[in-house]
Amino acid sequence: MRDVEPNLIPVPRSLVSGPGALTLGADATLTAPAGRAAASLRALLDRATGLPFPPPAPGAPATVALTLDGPASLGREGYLLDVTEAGARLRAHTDEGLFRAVQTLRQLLPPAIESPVAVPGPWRVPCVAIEDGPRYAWRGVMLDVARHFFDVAAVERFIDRLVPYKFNVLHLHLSDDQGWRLEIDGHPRLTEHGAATAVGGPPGGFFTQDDYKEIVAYAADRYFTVVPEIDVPGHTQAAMSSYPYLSTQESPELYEGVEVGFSELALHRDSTYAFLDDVFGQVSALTPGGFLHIGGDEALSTTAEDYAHFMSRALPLVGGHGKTVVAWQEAASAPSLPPGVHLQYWRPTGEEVPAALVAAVRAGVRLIMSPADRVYLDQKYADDAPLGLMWAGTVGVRRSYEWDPGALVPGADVAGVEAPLWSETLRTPDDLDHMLFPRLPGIADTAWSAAPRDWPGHVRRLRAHTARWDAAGITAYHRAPELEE
Ligand SMILES: CC1=[NH+][C@H]2[C@@H](O1)O[C@H](CO)[C@@H](O)[C@@H]2O
Repeated sequence: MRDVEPNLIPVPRSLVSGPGALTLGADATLTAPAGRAAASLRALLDRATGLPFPPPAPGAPATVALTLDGPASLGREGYLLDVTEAGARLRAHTDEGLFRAVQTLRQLLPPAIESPVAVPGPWRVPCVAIEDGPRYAWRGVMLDVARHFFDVAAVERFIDRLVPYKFNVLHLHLSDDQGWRLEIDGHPRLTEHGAATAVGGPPGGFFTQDDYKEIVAYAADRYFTVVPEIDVPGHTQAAMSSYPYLSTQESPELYEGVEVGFSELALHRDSTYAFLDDVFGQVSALTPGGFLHIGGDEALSTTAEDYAHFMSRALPLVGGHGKTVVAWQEAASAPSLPPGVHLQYWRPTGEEVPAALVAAVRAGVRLIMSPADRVYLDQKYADDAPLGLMWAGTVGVRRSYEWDPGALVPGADVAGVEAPLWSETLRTPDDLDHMLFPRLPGIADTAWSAAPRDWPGHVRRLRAHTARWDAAGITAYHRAPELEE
């Protein structure tokens, strides 16, 4: 029987609230297997409570115990979490499962647990019995660092926003018409020239390869897979302006506008594919995750046969570097798709699913669901909202929560959900926070929880989470009308 739940987002698969609470005081002890879950929990407790949490005396039970003796049936990310007045037990079959359990314990603790400095308690944890695990394995957010550049610190702060909500994929949109954002050995002009500007003009910016390694390591410590995107054959003006041999334009200039679909690589030249092979090789070598995203969207200046030709030559290059292809849904029209390919569905839910995509789904291609009118976090909250685009209509809090990723494409093998945050109108980390909150938690819930959509319950939980955002210093969130009591 589901008792009054303590406002967890995502909603766990099964939760029973018991009477009473556990209070963590100066005498509280902690035992956990060395790993990322323990590091995450210790960092959280040290930072906000300042309590020592020593190991228990030999033979004595710990106040908080993390163990890896959970049944294999929990899978990679599932966990059991039991809190009684005597202590908290977090059990999983993997350290990643313990890491997800830690995020749930985090939300059971008072909002002050999000404080960046030690504050007084009491550190009360309501008694619960939870069994949990994700509906989808791919729970992602995309950050567009091409239209406007966001540095390592901003990307790490972005990851910090996602961790409490159990996301596990960070898709970095690294190249577009307005900028190339990752240095590539042997092609210095991609960043010396191609990173010089942005939408509306400078500053531009780019990641050195060491910067990118720092982001990947930070993400991995939090059980995120980084999926880098090099968007081709369209969205390539910055690359072509850097190296005109990649273009059929006379003298391709840097671009600072927000139009799409006008650029196209010279896709009948061997030198283009040699370039791509080198780029894909370096990006793959820098990326421990198994995926490389090659874009493929909005090749509006490319004929269908040229697009097919391009994909027939470009797609195999990715597999040649040991990565599985991710691409926007248009790549469904490629003559053949490599094994394991994931296509990212992004068109608005009202549109007819293209025949090529239906055929790809029938052939077993996996889908990542990113319908623009549901989870494009760059879309305005409302007509009069200061930030965002509105080509897919406005995306309010309820619209981004109340949809079913499994119901949009009949028969699809859905890998999961991903919320793209395009940055044409976004320039600062606070701008990113504003577009993320309060929509992000609902998307996390749709990606993790198989429970039926429960809008009244979600609103109640969201309202309780504003105190967590305030404590964490997320002050720029949109004061949506739904958040008013
Ligand atoms: C996959 C895709 N291609 C386009 C489209 O989404 O809309 C975005 C803005 O919402 C835009 O930035 C992007 O270049």
